[in-house]
Amino acid sequence: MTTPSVDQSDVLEVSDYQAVGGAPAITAVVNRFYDLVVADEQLAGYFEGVEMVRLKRHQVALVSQVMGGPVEYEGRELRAAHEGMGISTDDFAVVVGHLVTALTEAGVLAEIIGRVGVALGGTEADIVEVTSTQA
Ligand code: HEM
Repeated sequence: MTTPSVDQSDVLEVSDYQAVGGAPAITAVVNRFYDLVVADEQLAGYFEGVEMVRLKRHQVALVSQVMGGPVEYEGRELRAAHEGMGISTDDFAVVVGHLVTALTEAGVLAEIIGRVGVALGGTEADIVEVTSTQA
């Protein structure tokens, strides 16, 4: 009897975007993320007067793109979008923490959350303008 062999090149690669459930899943995560962000006293002030529908649309596109989805982020450069806000290293860490919470609550695998964290964590130098003195 012959054993069927699987050529590695035949194995379909599934992107993180597909693995988590695509656009509906990422939209739900981003909505939950901003609920957590605007409910946070440390962060709420930054978002006063911001058009949240457009912000969520851009964030969904950015997260989808870093997860390998067929989506292209077409918002502003992150440096320009956050310029002059005086965002601190601590604010940044708290925001990333809320994103991790939203992904965890949605049942996303830790390995995938880690990759998203690395990709978005890498934007810190473009977003942060103030180094927090206390941790
Ligand atoms: C992982 C870190 C972050 C990512 C990936 C991120 C991503 C984004 C994106 C994609 C936009 C939309 C830009 C556009 O509409 O053209 C945006 C806007 C914004 N972000 Fe962030 N952001 C991060 C951290 C933060 C932090 C730490 C704060 C404040 C504490 C913040 C506050 C804002 C505000 C207030 C806007 C709206 C700006 C406006 O519409 O004028 N972001 N961000």
